[in-house]
Amino acid sequence: MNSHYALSARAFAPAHITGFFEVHDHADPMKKGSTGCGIVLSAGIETTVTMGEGIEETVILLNGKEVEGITSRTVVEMLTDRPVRVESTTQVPVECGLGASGAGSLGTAYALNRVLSLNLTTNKLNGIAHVAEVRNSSGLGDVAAQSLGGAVIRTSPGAPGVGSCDRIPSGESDVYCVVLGKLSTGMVLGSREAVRNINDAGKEAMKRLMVRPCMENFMRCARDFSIGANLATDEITDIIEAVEAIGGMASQAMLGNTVFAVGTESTGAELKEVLSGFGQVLHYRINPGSIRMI
Ligand SMILES: Nc1ncnc2c1ncn2[C@@H]1O[C@H](COP(=O)(O)OP(=O)(O)OP(=O)(O)O)[C@@H](O)[C@H]1O
Ligand SMILES: CC(C)(CO)[C@@H](O)C(=O)[O-]
Repeated sequence: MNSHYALSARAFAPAHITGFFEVHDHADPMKKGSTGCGIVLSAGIETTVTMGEGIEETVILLNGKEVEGITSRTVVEMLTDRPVRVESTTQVPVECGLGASGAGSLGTAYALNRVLSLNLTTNKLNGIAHVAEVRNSSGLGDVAAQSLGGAVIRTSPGAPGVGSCDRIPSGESDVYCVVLGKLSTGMVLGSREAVRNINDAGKEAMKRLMVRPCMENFMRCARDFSIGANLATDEITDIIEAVEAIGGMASQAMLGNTVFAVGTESTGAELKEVLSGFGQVLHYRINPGSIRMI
């Protein structure tokens, strides 16, 4: 490419909330991942990749600020040795259990594929995003769910096309979130004790979900997982209990300091009101769709 012009492409990738999960280690990052269940959201991350004139080194920007962006950077390094500018704009909070790093890495892979005319298939691009997440401990199963959409049960671990998934028929239900603070996925996954607790509770949650795989049981399994794995703080437990007091169901977004609740048309307003007592309420929907070029 000559350097008198810039080429750019943009992709949207949806956010994802894991309700419960189990870590499956493997030397091959395509086979490493998690099993579990979560919901893909209507909101997500838009990522623009630009290359050409004036871009002499790779830079990653998150909402206009230069960041290390190690997961997105790994995607770039896996696809090209040319310098690129990667700009992600988030419609969801980062480091809060909404899978922002997975969405950013998917957007980077798809936009780079377009800019460089790589002609890679979706399995290949999703695999690259998954490997970047696994290598940087920023996610294990988000990419598998984000590449599918809906309420995704990850029945066996690994990259899309390697692991396997099923779905709970969910419709486009309302999802409400209250963010209490940040939590680094890498920090939690780096603790052996935390992973042991997660895996014990995650295995049990999966067994229970598969007996009756519906949204109501998913929320119950997620709630019990967050408490059983010792991840829910007192503040999170208080919010879950407040939602349960009005007949609703809430749990913790993994791995974040965030509570999420799934509502119906009849319960939505009440749910929102209860949650607003604990912080700003973010409103999304379950998204049956996936990644798209924009
Ligand atoms: N789209 C993005 N572009 C660049 N950097 C990102 C992007 N999304 C997240 N990051 C960075 O990735 C790092 C890891 O984020 P982390 O995995 O903890 O959070 P998350 O992906 O938002 O949520 P989750 O807990 O669901 O994985 C953070 O330093 C964050 O700033
Ligand atoms: C590890 C994780 C909870 C981080 O969001 C997610 O990637 C998952 O469910 O594997």
